[in-house]
Amino acid sequence: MSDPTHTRTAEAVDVRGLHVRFGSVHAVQGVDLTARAGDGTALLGRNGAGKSTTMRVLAGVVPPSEGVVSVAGHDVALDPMAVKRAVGYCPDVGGLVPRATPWEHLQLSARLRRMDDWESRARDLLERFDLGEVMHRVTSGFSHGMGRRLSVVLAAFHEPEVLLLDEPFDGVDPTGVTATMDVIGETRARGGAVLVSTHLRELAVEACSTALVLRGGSAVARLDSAELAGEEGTRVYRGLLD
Ligand SMILES: Nc1ncnc2c1ncn2[C@@H]1O[C@H](COP(=O)(O)OP(=O)(O)OP(=O)(O)O)[C@@H](O)[C@H]1O
Repeated sequence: MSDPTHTRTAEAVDVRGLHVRFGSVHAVQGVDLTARAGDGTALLGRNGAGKSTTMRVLAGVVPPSEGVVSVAGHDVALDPMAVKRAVGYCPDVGGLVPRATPWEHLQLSARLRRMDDWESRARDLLERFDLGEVMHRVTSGFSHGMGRRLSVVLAAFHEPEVLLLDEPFDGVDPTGVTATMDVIGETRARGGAVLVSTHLRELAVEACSTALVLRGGSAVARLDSAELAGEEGTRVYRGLLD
């Protein structure tokens, strides 16, 4: 029998007319967004523009108030658990268990997803993100950047169809930025779709081919991310925000 929550779409991410309301706050106001296998899409915009809320909907964490959202072929409103299984999500804040070590986080993730032969990938990712020496230290003592790096590792660990990275570069050192760029490139190369929300426009341009600019909960532009590079890009971007 076919799965009624599995929608027929060629897109890895397909968002039509998304609205999210928190009481009187209208955080997302009619956003449309599509991303295909191998795409890298940056979500840009000022504080409060609706980037993290959109990411939370795509991760199956916040339900849409209105609109149809399909992620990896699953409708987020009908089957948020299937969406959670299909995506790798690095939230903008939180998500780590303070009393658990990086190794325990990865162990739990592997068990929940019934992954075989996960240990060598776990070790490799931890080394690449410069977390090898602290893999058995509880995360409560981690710096902000260390926590960010581990959150990216956890999101990418199971090689998800859709990788959602919310502020992955925030406070992260150059080693972490390079490792994150590599993970984004590898995910796209194997046919995963990547969405990155960030305030660091130059890194967004490097990681993604497309940029969606949000303002006040609405998408004001979808453009080739190269158009946002350099001084001319700064001018274009400011023009979209003002
Ligand atoms: N749980 C919530 N309850 C009430 N309002 C919320 C909630 N989450 C988000 N909002 C509001 O929704 C709007 C969009 O917030 P969101 O976090 O999506 O913005 P953002 O673009 O990610 O901002 P930033 O760049 O600061 O992270 C803001 O006005 C915010 O205060």
